[in-house]
Amino acid sequence: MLHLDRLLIRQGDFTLRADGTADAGERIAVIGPSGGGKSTLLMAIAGFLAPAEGRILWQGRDLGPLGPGERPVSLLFQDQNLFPHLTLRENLGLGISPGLRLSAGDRARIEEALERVGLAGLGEAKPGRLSGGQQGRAALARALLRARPILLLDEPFAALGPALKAEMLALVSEIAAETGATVLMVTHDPEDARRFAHRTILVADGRAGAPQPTAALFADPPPALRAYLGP
Ligand SMILES: Nc1ncnc2c1ncn2[C@@H]1O[C@H](COP(=O)(O)OP(=O)(O)OP(=O)(O)O)[C@@H](O)[C@H]1O
Repeated sequence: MLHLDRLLIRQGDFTLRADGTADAGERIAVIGPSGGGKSTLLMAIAGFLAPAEGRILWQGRDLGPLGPGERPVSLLFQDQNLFPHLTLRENLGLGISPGLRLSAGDRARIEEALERVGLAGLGEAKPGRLSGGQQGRAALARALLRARPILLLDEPFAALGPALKAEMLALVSEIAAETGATVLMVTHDPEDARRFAHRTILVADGRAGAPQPTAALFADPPPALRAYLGP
């Protein structure tokens, strides 16, 4: 279980309070107005921002003392964080070993992951040669290899068209089910939240509340969500 325990996170003048728990293996959407603090919340869980108060616990363990690389967390941004000068194989290899010291077994796992996301045969390609959808797949393959128990997605597919985005969300769901990962996904699209997550965290007015059932939240939105969704 991921437990946000009375968190207070500061970014300059901005403060965000967060409370709530996510079960192991659960998929949760994170939604709310621009500037509300969604990325801030993910950055704190990933260890790039130290909370001013409170704790972040995973399976009862306080993640506070752990740096970003030591946390049980993978973080995916919209730009997919692929290094343009490295091949896909090398980009994936970085998910296993930051110095690219890879065993034969590691190399085999990389090929399996490429195959799993439909990129078999593209191991030697540089990211610039790939379409947006293929870059998304490559980033997911790297997350799959890292196999961390918590996967944080910050609007990873916002630049993709609706059909491709739906396909990528389905792939994330499959990979999360295979690895048993707890997934928190920031999105601006209520449809993504409905499709992807049984529960949703609303981030607004300086608060990230506890996850609520997605269908019920959108059926009867609180004022902050109503204002965000518009008429
Ligand atoms: N490095 C920083 N220093 C100071 N303030 C920051 C910094 N980064 C973000 N902020 C502020 O923190 C607040 C929350 O930003 P954040 O990016 O978390 O929101 P968000 O909900 O992810 O927004 P969006 O949907 O537009 O991506 C904003 O008011 C922003 O101006």
